[in-house]
Amino acid sequence: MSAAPILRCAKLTKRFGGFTAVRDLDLELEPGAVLGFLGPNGAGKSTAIRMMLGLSAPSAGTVRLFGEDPLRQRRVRARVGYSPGELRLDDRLTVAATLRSWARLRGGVDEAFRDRLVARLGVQVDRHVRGLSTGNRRKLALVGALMSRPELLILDEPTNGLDPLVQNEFMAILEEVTASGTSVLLSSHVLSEVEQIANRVVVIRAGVAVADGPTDELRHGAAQEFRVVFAGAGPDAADIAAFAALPGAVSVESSRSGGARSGELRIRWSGPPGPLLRRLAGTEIVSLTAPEPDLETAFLSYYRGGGDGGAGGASAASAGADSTDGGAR
Ligand SMILES: Nc1ncnc2c1ncn2[C@@H]1O[C@H](COP(=O)(O)OP(=O)(O)OP(=O)(O)O)[C@@H](O)[C@H]1O
Repeated sequence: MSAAPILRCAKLTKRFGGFTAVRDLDLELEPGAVLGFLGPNGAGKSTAIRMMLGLSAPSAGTVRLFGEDPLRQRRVRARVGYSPGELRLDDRLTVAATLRSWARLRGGVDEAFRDRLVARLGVQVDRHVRGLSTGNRRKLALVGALMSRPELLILDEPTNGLDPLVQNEFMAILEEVTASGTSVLLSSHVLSEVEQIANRVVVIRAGVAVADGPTDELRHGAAQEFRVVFAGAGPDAADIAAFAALPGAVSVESSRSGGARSGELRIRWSGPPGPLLRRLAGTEIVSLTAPEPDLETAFLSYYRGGGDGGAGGASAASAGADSTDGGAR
């Protein structure tokens, strides 16, 4: 390890009554890194993020933000730009007044930079917060998180509610700020955007980290799909069973089982493909393709199988009830 991590969680745990929303989470963010924080609805991402910021007290475990405990040393939060998943804005203010009040909390911001962000994201500063659509509230929160050029950005579902053009513009801005050295923790359901920007990914399911590693490694370490088109009548039931029995075969889809065209097999495979290629060497095939696995394919297996982490707990809509969360800053 080189420089000390700017964010470190060790055995971080949050219980709500008898329900454990986050359990023994270990996570590190190195300076300049972009960490994707992925997980299905109710997995515990927002709960973990609020503890990282000192907005909610852990039931067990520790958080160190820039080496400090953010619950005790509240001033470290000023080094973080945060866009919460659930926005709480003061409806009485205009957009411009909201930005001014956040800037004051920061002790001032570079107004030219703020105005560029406002223009690029299409924020209408003269509007009242009260009448803003979900997407426009989100854009305001993103300007708030970015405008002070923080060392660390913590973004909880930042593109939620944004139209595709604004999403693209926001991702372009994010790429620019990360290129200039800003560290990011990006919680998102949108795997393609995580894939575009994150060099490392943590997947959390039911409050527990189920994967943690460099994005490329996780993508390539996961099962990939081979599509084989056979000459002639194609494989019969016995052939299909033989492919399914190969070590490495995760699943086999054919026209019989559905999911593949006649004469084609779709074989989901984990690990080196040698056994599959040796088995195919004895057959007449027309084509063999293996699409580059994307994060979506890679992580579906982590998402599946364990429910949404909410079993026995309150609904995600109640998130935030215990926190001192004050909204975007
Ligand atoms: N204040 C609370 N009281 C009780 N349960 C809570 C509270 N906050 C969160 N939970 C529960 O903890 C679990 C994790 O919620 P959290 O909002 O952290 O998930 P998430 O991964 O951010 O989900 P999403 O992607 O849907 O926003 C959920 O089951 C949620 O209902």
